Amino acid sequence: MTVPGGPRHTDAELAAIIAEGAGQLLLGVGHGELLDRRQLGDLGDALAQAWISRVLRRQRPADAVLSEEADDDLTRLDRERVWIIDPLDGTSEFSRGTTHWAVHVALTIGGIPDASAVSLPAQGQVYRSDEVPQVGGELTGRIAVSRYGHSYPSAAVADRLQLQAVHIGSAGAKAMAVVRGDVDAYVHSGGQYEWDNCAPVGVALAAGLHCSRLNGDEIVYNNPQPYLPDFVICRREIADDLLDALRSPW
Ligand SMILES: Nc1ncnc2c1ncn2[C@@H]1O[C@H](COP(=O)(O)O)[C@@H](OP(=O)(O)O)[C@H]1O
Ligand SMILES: [Mg+2]
Repeated sequence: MTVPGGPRHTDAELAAIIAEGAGQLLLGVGHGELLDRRQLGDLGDALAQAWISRVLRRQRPADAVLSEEADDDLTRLDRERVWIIDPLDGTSEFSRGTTHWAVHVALTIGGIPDASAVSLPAQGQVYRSDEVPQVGGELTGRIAVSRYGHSYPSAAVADRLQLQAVHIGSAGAKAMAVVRGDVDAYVHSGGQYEWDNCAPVGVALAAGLHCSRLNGDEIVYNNPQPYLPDFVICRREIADDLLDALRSPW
């Protein structure tokens, strides 16, 4: 609900509008295949970043922003409200003209994802924390993995829980496959940054999924070093078995 005299949009509405709008801009950058791959990626990152930062500065001037494509001046560490943004997740997929890329927009409050949105523009989809349905239905027996294959922990989980790998590019696209109920889990290790997983985790938590570090700890954002190397997003029904598989030597 909007407050009279206050901002025109709720935080969740704003997150969704930004994720969708940056997605439209990126679709425009790729339109007609007029640029080469390298130009597409570089320009997509830069234009989406420019638009998003301008919009946030105008719409939420008191909030801090951490973005993959902007300098980090660390003023965010003194703020309660910090937007964590990946203007184009899956840049290489975008450059290659696949549909596996995303825009991530999350507001964190005290380091915890609050209003969050992930758009998959080439698939015509926007997922937002204030509207996402609870994940339910049958388990699928599938796990989302990077285009480059399993990490060691992901392979161990797939082996122990007998999950079949589905290859998907972009962290946001993999996480939204769990949110849609197309796969049961996404297990990442070996490196990522807060912008790669913050909005996906915000939407996944709102959809009732289990999200944690691989050791089971809560995922906390807005750290001095925004490196967040491992996490799991999965159906609650398999969370205990999955974390158990990660604890055991393989
Ligand atoms: N080992 C690693 N170290 C750092 N970043 C990684 C990584 N593995 C994946 N990522 C990042 O996570 C995102 C999804 O990767 P993938 O499709 O392979 O799962 C990509 O983000 P960007 O496209 O925003 O750079 C990629 O750079
Ligand atoms: Mg990314």
